[in-house]
Order: sequence, then C-alpha cells, then structure tokens
Amino acid sequence: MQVVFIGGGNMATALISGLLREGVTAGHIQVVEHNEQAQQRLRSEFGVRVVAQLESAMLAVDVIVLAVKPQQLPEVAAALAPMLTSQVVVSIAAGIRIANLSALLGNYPIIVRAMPNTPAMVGAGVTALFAASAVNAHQRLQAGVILEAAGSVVWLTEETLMDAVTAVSGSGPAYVFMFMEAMQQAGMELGLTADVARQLTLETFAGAAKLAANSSEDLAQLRARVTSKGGTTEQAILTMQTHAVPEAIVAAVHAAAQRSKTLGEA
Ligand SMILES: NC(=O)C1=CN([C@@H]2O[C@H](COP(=O)(O)OP(=O)(O)OC[C@H]3O[C@@H](n4cnc5c(N)ncnc54)[C@H](OP(=O)(O)O)[C@@H]3O)[C@@H](O)[C@H]2O)C=CC1
Ligand SMILES: O=C(O)[C@@H]1CCC=N1
Repeated sequence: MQVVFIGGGNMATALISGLLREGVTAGHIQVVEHNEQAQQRLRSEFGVRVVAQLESAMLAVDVIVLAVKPQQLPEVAAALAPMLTSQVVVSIAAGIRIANLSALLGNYPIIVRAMPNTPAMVGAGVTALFAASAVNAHQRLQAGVILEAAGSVVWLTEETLMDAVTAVSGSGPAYVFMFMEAMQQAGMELGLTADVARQLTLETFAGAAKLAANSSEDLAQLRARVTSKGGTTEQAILTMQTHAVPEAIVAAVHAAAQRSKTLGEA
C-alpha cells in the first residue's frame, strides 16, 4: 500500500512511525510538509520522501492522509481537489465534517474521517473512524490498516459521535498529562525527587489503566477498593470532591466536544 501524508507534524509522525514499525517500508510513504525543520526530521528519522509542495505525480497512491491543522485544510483541499482520482482520503482534522471536506475537495466522495491520539507515537493510540457511504470495503480496510498500526481502532456508525470521541480520547492524553503533572508536583512538594515522583506517577497511571482493562468491575468499584474507611485515599477523594474535580473534568470534556462541533460549523 502506498500512502501520502499531507502535513508532517505530531500526528503524521506518530502514524508514520507506526506504519514503519508494522513493516511498511519507507519507500511506500511520502510526505508533503512545508516546514523545513519538520522536513529534515522526517527524512532523518524515517528515511521517507518529503517534498514541500503537492505534486500530482506523487498521488498514484492508495491512501492520502490529511494531517494538517483544521484551519489549514481549505488551502490543502483546494490544491488536492483537481488531483484526486480514486484514492481514499483519510482526514484526521478535529471537527471537520465529511460533507464539508467533500465540498472543499470538489464533491469528492471517498473520505474516511479518523480521530487518533498521541499515544499512537508508541503504538498505544486509540482511533475512532467513520467512513462516508462511497467508501467501499477494501478502502475501509486500507484506511483501517494505517490507524491500526498506531494502536486500536473503533469504527463509528454515526459521524456526529466524532465530537465526543475527539473530546474523550483525541484530547484525552492532555488531561491525563495535566493530572500527572499535578501528582508529580505534589510528590516533589512532599520531598520526593523529580525522578522518583515521575516514576511513581507514571507507573501508578499505567498500573491503574492495566488493572481497569483487566477487571470486570466498573471504575467506581475499583476506586472504592483503594479507599479504605478512615484512611488516606478517603481524605484525597474528599478534597477532590470539595474542589469539584470530577465536575471540572466533565465540564472540560464537554468544552472540547463543543469546540469540535464549532470547528465543524465554521
Ligand atoms: N495532536 C493531537 O493530539 C491530535 C491532532 N489531531 C489532528 O491532527 C491534525 C494535525 O495535528 P498535529 O499533527 O498536532 O499538527 P502539527 O501542526 O504538528 O502538524 C501539521 C503540519 O502540517 C504542516 N502544514 C500546514 N499546511 C501545510 C501545507 N499546505 N502543506 C504541507 N504542510 C503543511 C504544518 O506546518 P506549519 O506548522 O509550519 O504550519 C505542520 O508541520 C490536526 O488537524 C488535528 O486536529 C487529531 C488527533 C490528535
Ligand atoms: O487539540 C486539538 O484540537 C487536537 C485534536 C485532538 C487533540 N488535539
């Protein structure tokens, strides 16, 4: 399978490293990236062909991945539209709906929308996908292969759910990192070195996620198992509740979903 990425930033880098890890050879991947530093990095890190401008000759491929920021998509789509034949266009842009992208691409119909996340960089991403009705089974498979190289995938039956996915798993790693930053800071305030506080924090997150993944209990039950009556956790949970931490997280996810919706309406 031949793939062209348009935009070679954070997410393209994550997806390309996944494809190479899965055995796709560098010769099957090309990138269009206008930032010179990013071009150099992609060439030296992956050995892929990187060009500054889209060339029609490079589009004799199966899949074109649009990995630019949502605001950059109209310009990219205008350049791409006259060059499309029957490639699958996979867009990872937050908020941009298939109907809008199709219109930007001159009513091109073969589009898959995807929402990956940055743990894709280490093969631990999760991606939700939604295919336009014109995408056939083989083309779905091709789009799926690219995202599966970066972790697990979930196919959605309704495109509107992409706003929720973006808010939960697309942006989610940032919420987790913020929680981890705060835990590390507190550990250091309590006398741990930065390294030890970081290790304890990271392994606690990884361990808790693994435990939850291997348990049939719901998350509230798992939390109750840590919270001994009259013990230390109880004090921490009470403090978080007093500071409305759960409500703040729920509000944050809703704000992200609203932003995704707004980006789609622009
Ligand atoms: N980061 C994340 O966690 C996630 C991001 N996404 C989506 O992925 C997309 C990419 O995000 P991310 O990788 O973080 O963004 P980046 O800004 O890191 O990457 C985009 C790259 O594309 C380049 N670029 C912009 N316009 C063009 C063009 N016309 N031709 C060639 N290259 C171009 C940019 O250069 P320059 O910076 O100079 O403009 C930049 O290097 C976004 O749409 C985002 O919504 C989806 C899921 C998760
Ligand atoms: O913040 C953003 O808009 C992108 C989409 C999901 C994660 N990063």
